[in-house]
Amino acid sequence: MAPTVLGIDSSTQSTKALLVDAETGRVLDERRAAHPAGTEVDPRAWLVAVDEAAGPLLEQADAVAVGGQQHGMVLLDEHGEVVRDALLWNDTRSAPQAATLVDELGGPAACAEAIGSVMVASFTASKLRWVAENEPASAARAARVLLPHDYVSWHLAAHGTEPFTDRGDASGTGYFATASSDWDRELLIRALGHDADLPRLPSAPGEAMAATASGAPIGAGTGDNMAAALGLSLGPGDVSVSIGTSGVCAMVSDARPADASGTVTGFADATGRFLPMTTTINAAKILDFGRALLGVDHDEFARLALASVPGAHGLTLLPYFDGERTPNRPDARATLHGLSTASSREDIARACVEGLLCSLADGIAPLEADSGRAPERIILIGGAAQSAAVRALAPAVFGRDVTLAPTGEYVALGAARQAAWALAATAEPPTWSLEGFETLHAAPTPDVLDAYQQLKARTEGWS
Ligand SMILES: Nc1ncnc2c1ncn2[C@@H]1O[C@H](COP(=O)(O)OP(=O)(O)O)[C@@H](O)[C@H]1O
Ligand SMILES: O=C(CO)[C@@H](O)[C@H](O)COP(=O)(O)O
Repeated sequence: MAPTVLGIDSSTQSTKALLVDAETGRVLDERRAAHPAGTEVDPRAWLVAVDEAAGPLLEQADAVAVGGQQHGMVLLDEHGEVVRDALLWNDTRSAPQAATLVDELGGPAACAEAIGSVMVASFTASKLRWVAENEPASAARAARVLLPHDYVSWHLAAHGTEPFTDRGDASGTGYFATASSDWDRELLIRALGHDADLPRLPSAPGEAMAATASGAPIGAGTGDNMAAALGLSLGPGDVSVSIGTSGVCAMVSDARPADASGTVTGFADATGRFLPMTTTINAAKILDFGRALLGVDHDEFARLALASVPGAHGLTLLPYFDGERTPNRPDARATLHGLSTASSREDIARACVEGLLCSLADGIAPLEADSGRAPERIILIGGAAQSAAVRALAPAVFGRDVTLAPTGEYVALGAARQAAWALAATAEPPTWSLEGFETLHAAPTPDVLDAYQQLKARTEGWS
C-alpha cells in the first residue's frame, strides 16, 4: 500500500487537515475545525483545533507537516507555558513599534537588506517590542518565542522534542537574516529586550525535524503562504493570488528580494528559494462584511454583484476596513465613495467585489515590476475564490486571463507535500500532478481600477 501523509493548515480562521497519498498527491480524507475570532488569541485554541481536525487522521499517516498563519507571536515561559495571548499578523497595534525598529535599523533600505522586508506591524519583532514596552512583566517572563506553526508542530512531536521551524516562516519574524538564512539574535534582543530560545532551523529543505509519539517523521512545516506555493507547485512565471483572511499575491524567485519601498516582502520559501509577496489585511472579509450588511449568503451576494455594472454606477470601495498593510496604512478605515439615492444593493455588492479585486491588482503590479516580466499565469486560490462574482470579475479588473485552481486546500496540500518530502528523504519534493485548472476570460474594465486609484490617492493621510 502507498504511504499516506498528513498536511495541516493552521490558518487564521481554522485548522484544515488533509490525508494524502504520498505518491500521487491524491486527497484521501479531509477534516477541519474552527479557530476563535480576533487578532489576539490564546494559542492553545489551535492545539484543540488540531487535535479535533487532525487527531483522527494522525494514526493513519506515515509523515506529517504543518503550514501556519505567518508572523503570530507565541510567547512561552521557561516551563513551556503560554505567557499571554498570541498577537496575530493582522493585529495592527504594533505599527509604531515597527516604525521605530525600522529607524533603529537605519531606515527602510537597511531593514530590507537585513531581513528581506521593511518591517510593518505584522512582523513578530514589532509585537515583541510592543509587549516589552506595554507589558514588561510578560516580556520578562518570555523564555521562548515561537510562530503558530512551530507551536502546533511541537504539540504533534514526541515528548522531549526541541521546537523547530523553517526558513520560510522564520523570514517573517523580523529577526531572521535572509542573506545568511539564520537567526539574527541581535535583532531579537533589540525587539524583546533580552535573549530567548528560538526554534531549530533545518539544515536543508525537506528535512525531517522530529517524529510523532508513534514514530512518524515530522517535516519542518512552514508559513501558510509558503505551503500554498508548495501545494500549487508554483513555478517561474506564476503568480498566485490567494483570497483568504488575508489577500496574498506571491511568486517564487531565485533572487533574494530587498524592496526598500516595503511593498514587496522578501520572504524565503520552503524549497530553498524566495517568495516575494504582497499581503493585504482585508480580503475575504470584505465580502463577508458586504453580505452581512445586505443580509444574504455567499451565492446571493455574488448574484447581486453580477447584476450591477462595471464601476457599480459610480460606487467605489477602498476596502481598508481594519487598517491596511499594503499600502501601509495601519490606522485606515474603509471609504465608500459615490453613493446616491439611486445606488442599489446590487451596486454595493459590486463595489465590494471590485474593491477587493482592485486591492489585489495593487498587489500583483509590484511583483510584476520587481520580476521585470508579466506573469504567465495568475492563479486564483483561497476561500473567496469560490465566489462566482470573484471568478467572473477577476479577469476584468486585472485586465488579463486568470487561472482558477480547482477548489482545494492548497496550504494543507503543500504541508502534505513537505511531509512526503521528509518521508522520501530526497533532494527535491515529490512531483504531484495537479489537474482541473480553468482559464477565466473577461473584457478588461480599466476604468474600475482608475477610479479606485483616484480614491486611494484622495484618501492618503486619512485615518
Ligand atoms: N463562496 C464564497 N464566496 C465568498 N467568500 C467565501 C466563499 N466561501 C468561503 N468564503 C470565505 O473564505 C474565507 C475563508 O477562506 P480561507 O482561505 O479558508 O481563510 P484562512 O485560510 O485565512 O483561514 C472566509 O472569510 C469565508 O467567508
Ligand atoms: O501575514 C500574512 C502574510 O505575510 C498572512 O497571509 C498570514 O499568513 C495569514 O494568512 P491566512 O490565514 O489569510 O491564510
